[in-house]
Amino acid sequence: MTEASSGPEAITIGIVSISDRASSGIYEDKGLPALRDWMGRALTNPISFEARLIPDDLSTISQTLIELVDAGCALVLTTGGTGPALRDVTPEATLAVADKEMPGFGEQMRRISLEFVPTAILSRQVAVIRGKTLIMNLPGQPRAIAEILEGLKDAEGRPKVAGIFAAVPYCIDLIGGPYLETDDSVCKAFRPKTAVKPIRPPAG
Ligand SMILES: Nc1ncnc2c1ncn2[C@@H]1O[C@H](COP(=O)(O)OP(=O)(O)OP(=O)(O)O)[C@@H](O)[C@H]1O
Ligand SMILES: Nc1nc2c(c(=O)[nH]1)N[C@H]1C(S)=C(S)[C@@H](COP(=O)(O)O)O[C@H]1N2
Repeated sequence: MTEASSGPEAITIGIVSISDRASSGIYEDKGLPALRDWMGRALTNPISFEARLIPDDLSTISQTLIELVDAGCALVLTTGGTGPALRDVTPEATLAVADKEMPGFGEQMRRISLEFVPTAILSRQVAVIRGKTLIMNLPGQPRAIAEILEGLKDAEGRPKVAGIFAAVPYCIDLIGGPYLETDDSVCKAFRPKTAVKPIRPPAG
């Protein structure tokens, strides 16, 4: 079978919910379902998820991120632990495993979130590259996940503030990862014209 008829390539995505209370069963985790749901709607690639629910512990977080990169995840998304509280150490644990920092993502995340809540200024999310994997922190508030990834749309559904996910596929191209394809009605990926591959029909 040629590549042109095989549809988008299969990818592995790591999703990590970092919460003392959700990981100890005090409340139900809503982070992993929100990440799974949004990625499943936004991407047309077949996805297998590597999911982890862990407490706000620095070495556990760093170890989990390394494990997911080593498992071949093209993208790892975390939720939780980005605020100023003593137990919030997700950014530090992420920077500890970074080859490169990608500050534009954190800047745009806070810009988007400020359209929703003034406390967005308290959020310290970072994005980094480790090997061929992009790792990004999102806040713990489950509804913040779609807000940040997708951005803000006007009443007619036109983008008002660009979500950060629009830049993710091209970033992953540049680090040698798989070619991510999006459903434009959820999130239109931006790539320079020279980097766009022809649309391939789904397999089957
Ligand atoms: N995994 C989760 N599932 C459901 N709700 C969550 C989750 N993580 C956070 N939240 C909600 O978002 C709020 C802010 O998240 P934050 O990461 O700051 O949690 P926290 O207050 O540090 O506590 P914890 O780490 O125990 O979740 C929480 O108070 C909770 O209402
Ligand atoms: N889009 C969006 N961003 C948001 C929020 C939100 O509700 N929506 N909550 C904020 C709040 S209240 C905090 S304290 C910070 C840090 O959240 P975390 O500690 O749960 O990661 O994220 C902020 N970012």
